[in-house]
Amino acid sequence: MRIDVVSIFPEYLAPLALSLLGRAQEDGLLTLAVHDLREFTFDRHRTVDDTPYGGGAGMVMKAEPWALALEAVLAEQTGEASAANLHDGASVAPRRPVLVVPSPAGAVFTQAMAYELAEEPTLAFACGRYEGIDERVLEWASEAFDVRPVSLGDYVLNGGEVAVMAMVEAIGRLVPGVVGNPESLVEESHSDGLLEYPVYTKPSSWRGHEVPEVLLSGNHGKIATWRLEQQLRRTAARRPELLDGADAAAYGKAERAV
Ligand SMILES: O=C(OCc1ccccc1)c1cn[nH]c1
Repeated sequence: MRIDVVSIFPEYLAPLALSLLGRAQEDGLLTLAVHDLREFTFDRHRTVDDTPYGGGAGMVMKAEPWALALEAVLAEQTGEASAANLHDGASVAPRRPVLVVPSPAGAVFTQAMAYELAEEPTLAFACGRYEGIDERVLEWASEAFDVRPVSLGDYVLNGGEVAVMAMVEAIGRLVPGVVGNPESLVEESHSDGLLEYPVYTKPSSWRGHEVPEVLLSGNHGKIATWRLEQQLRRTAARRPELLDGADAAAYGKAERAV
């Protein structure tokens, strides 16, 4: 998968080149290209923002630098994609590459969305700052891109970079080969619509706190049942809204566990 990120703070994305995602880049599983929006300005002050029409506090990101940056991203992605197509000789239907725009006004990012986006051959991310990007950029971009406004949650950040870090990690780890043991991707929170059960490791007695007996019993049936019960209890206590979607999966698991 090729990932392009456009930001006025490209150095913000540097940590993505480390650890898990770093090795995936070395292994050629992930390509990460970060673009500085200011490279697409041509005035002396490299201006990327201006005052909002209609008044109001703050500044809005200008459209033209974004259009030039996104055209450059498209050229690089298309170049790579068409090279891939030439190699495979495949005659693929023209797909619009996905452009994710982190925004408090977006659809909420979920594990399901992470799985869906992990299937894409390329992803582009537009990091907004200030009060946001001129809306006409999203309109204009939707001809060449499948534009996806996405929110991490109901809070406001100063810019999209932190949201992109979180999404690239959530998506990147699902790309086949990136995580050593795919098994570790199955038993995790939200993969079955329930929160994860509590985990413990040595020593079994620690500062007067004991590991639940069942986990030391070696009875895998009872352990699986206990874990599912813990998932249901935690989800009911902390995220009750998840239960309506998950009960089918949960009861399905319960059937298999007992
Ligand atoms: O603040 C966010 O995105 C950055 C952003 C984008 C546009 C203008 C200001 C800030 C955000 C909050 N939840 N999910 C994303």
